[in-house]
Amino acid sequence: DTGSAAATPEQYDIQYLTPVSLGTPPQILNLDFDSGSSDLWVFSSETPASQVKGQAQYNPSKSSTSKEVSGATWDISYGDGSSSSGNVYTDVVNVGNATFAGQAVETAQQVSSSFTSDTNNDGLLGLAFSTINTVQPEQQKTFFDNIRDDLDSPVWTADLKHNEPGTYNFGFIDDSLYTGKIAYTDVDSSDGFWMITLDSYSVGSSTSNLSSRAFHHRPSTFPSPSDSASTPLTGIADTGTTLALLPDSVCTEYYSQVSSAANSQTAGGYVFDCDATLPDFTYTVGSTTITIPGEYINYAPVDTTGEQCFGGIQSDADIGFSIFGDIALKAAFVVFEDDGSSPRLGFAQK
Ligand SMILES: O=C(NNC1=NCCC1)c1ccc(Br)cc1
Repeated sequence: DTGSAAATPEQYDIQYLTPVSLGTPPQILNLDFDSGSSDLWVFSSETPASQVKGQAQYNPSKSSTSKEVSGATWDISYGDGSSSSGNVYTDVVNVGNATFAGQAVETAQQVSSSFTSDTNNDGLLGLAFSTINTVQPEQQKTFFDNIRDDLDSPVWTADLKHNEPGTYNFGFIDDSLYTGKIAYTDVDSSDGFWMITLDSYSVGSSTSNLSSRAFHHRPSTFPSPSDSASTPLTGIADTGTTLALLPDSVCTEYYSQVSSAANSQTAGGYVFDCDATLPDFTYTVGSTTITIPGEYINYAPVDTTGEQCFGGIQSDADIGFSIFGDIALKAAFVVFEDDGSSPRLGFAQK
């Protein structure tokens, strides 16, 4: 079995939506595929009309293959403060022809205001590890965990793009989607996330770091550079988070290269003149180097005047690890591999 479906960005690539078929006859909903969570939940016939604003709704009573999971409930909160909760059914779920008959479909009885106002988002499809699925009393499996053994290969891949549709594939690696080689790194899934350590990062052209200049005679008064060219970054690969949330030290280093940049309390992070030229941000996984073009890091205007723009790199607010969200992932072809025992992440240029 394999599947392939388009990942279409909303404005400013704030999120990517992918069509999913639920039930019999098929009910098509556009879901946010989220490698940072593990619940498949949908706007439904059980969502109060006051909380629905244009979203498609899954109606289990209109599906001949739906079954209620007796006594099961779910309740989830996301890193951006949004939340939702409700009941649970199983039904057939099809993503680009990859199909599982008994997938847990979590119907929303409550969604927070940011989901209500997100009119094109009909729900989320979690692709983190099933250990953090929120269904009680019996935890449910993610779509990937369910279909993994039926897939030609135990992988799904993300080819997210800036301001144009990309692709989520299940069960195969499409060699036409990347260049060079895929470098793999082991995943620590103990927190339920795709957590990895990037070998190094660099801001702008590498000459920006003291260590890369011919400072053979660096006066002893010069700070011994953090030498980001070999400083690792630990974090989670999260397709459901828009920005790249990195350590304060990295944010300071990056925005020190942008003369108009400031860390604004009112805007909630680093902002700069919208006409600023931003440096690239590069990270390496083994022998593969991924470069996020500076343009991708000019995320969006702060307001309608279009004078100040919000940065795509922001602080991880000392949560203890970074969040490699869409800003970081859309520069790469990413392989999420899990044979059920030793998960790995692969990165390739494209
Ligand atoms: O919620 C998280 N990722 N997904 C989504 N964000 C917004 C809607 C979906 C998330 C996961 C882990 C950490 Br640590 C921080 C945030």
